[in-house]
Amino acid sequence: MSVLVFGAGFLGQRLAREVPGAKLARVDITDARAVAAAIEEHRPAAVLNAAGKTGKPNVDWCESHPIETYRSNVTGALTLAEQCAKASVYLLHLASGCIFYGPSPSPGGWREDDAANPSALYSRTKYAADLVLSRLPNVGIARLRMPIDGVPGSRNLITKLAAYRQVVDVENSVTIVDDLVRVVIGLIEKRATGVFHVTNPGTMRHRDLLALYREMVDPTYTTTFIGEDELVAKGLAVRARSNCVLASPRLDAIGLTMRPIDVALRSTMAEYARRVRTT
Ligand SMILES: NC(=O)C1=CN([C@@H]2O[C@H](COP(=O)(O)OP(=O)(O)OC[C@H]3O[C@@H](n4cnc5c(N)ncnc54)[C@H](OP(=O)(O)O)[C@@H]3O)[C@@H](O)[C@H]2O)C=CC1
Ligand SMILES: Cc1cn([C@H]2C[C@H](O)[C@@H](COP(=O)(O)OP(=O)(O)O[C@H]3O[C@@H](C)C(=O)[C@@H](O)[C@H]3O)O2)c(=O)[nH]c1=O
Repeated sequence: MSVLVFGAGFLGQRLAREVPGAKLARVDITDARAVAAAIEEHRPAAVLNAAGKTGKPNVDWCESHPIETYRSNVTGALTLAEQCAKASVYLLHLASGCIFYGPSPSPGGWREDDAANPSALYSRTKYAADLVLSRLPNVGIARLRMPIDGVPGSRNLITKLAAYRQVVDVENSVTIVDDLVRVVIGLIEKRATGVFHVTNPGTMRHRDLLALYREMVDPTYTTTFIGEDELVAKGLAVRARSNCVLASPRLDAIGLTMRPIDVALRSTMAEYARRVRTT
């Protein structure tokens, strides 16, 4: 299965390494001609969109760079979809579950077909793309959240939280990157269309992750926990972050599974600890 991956960042590079038959296209996804040429050159069986503005060091950057953000996250995503449609190639688009804020309308978490209530600029652009892409044939959307990985790195929630001196005490659905890789392969193999919530079953509090970090990585680690509203009030962030629980009925329905979060988090933290010790 040949897969052309757009977006040479954290997830794009990882997926290009781990999805069988995948290659990275280093092309601006807002450039229709360049995208068409890359698809024509590689003639992939599927395209994976991992390109987008996520902000550095975090999504607060997007608040002060709205044009760059919507160009990549909306115009770019739609340009890629149009070129895939012209070439009759399946597209899997990486989206974010951080378009849902607060409690879900029905018990059990936000479902794939629930209307979202995005607040931050980044979230609004991700949802804008979803609204269109979810109505196109031959397009799948994988919504992930706060990726957690065994490899230390600046985009990994473990590395991020361990570095923050004050951490919000919140509960969320999150995505373990190893499970994401398996689900992405499954979605592409099935040419699955529509929206899928790609988060591990169960929820995680940041304090649970950090307790495991202290147990398995650094016994001297300590931090201060703060309330959700204090993140912006204390000047630690420009915009409130999404906190939410997701349900994945559409993923379950096509038989793609992810490990329960407590099991997956422990094994991921063990890998993280092993890598910290050996580097
Ligand atoms: N990491 C996360 O927390 C989550 C990520 N996602 C989504 O997954 C996708 C990948 O995220 P992740 O790998 O973490 O983010 P990164 O920022 O690490 O990677 C995104 C990559 O896309 C590139 N890019 C931006 N605009 C364009 C463009 N117009 N054409 C081509 N490439 C472009 C970026 O380059 P440059 O840096 O130069 O702009 C960067 O290399 C994004 O769409 C993101 O919204 C969803 C949920 C959670
Ligand atoms: C800045 C800061 C954040 N936090 C919390 C807020 C949040 O719950 C968590 C991560 O916040 P950050 O600002 O580091 O990362 P952020 O940019 O919000 O990460 C998001 O990126 C985009 C791409 C997504 O799609 C989301 O799923 C999510 O992963 O850490 C603290 O506890 N203390 C702090 O000082």
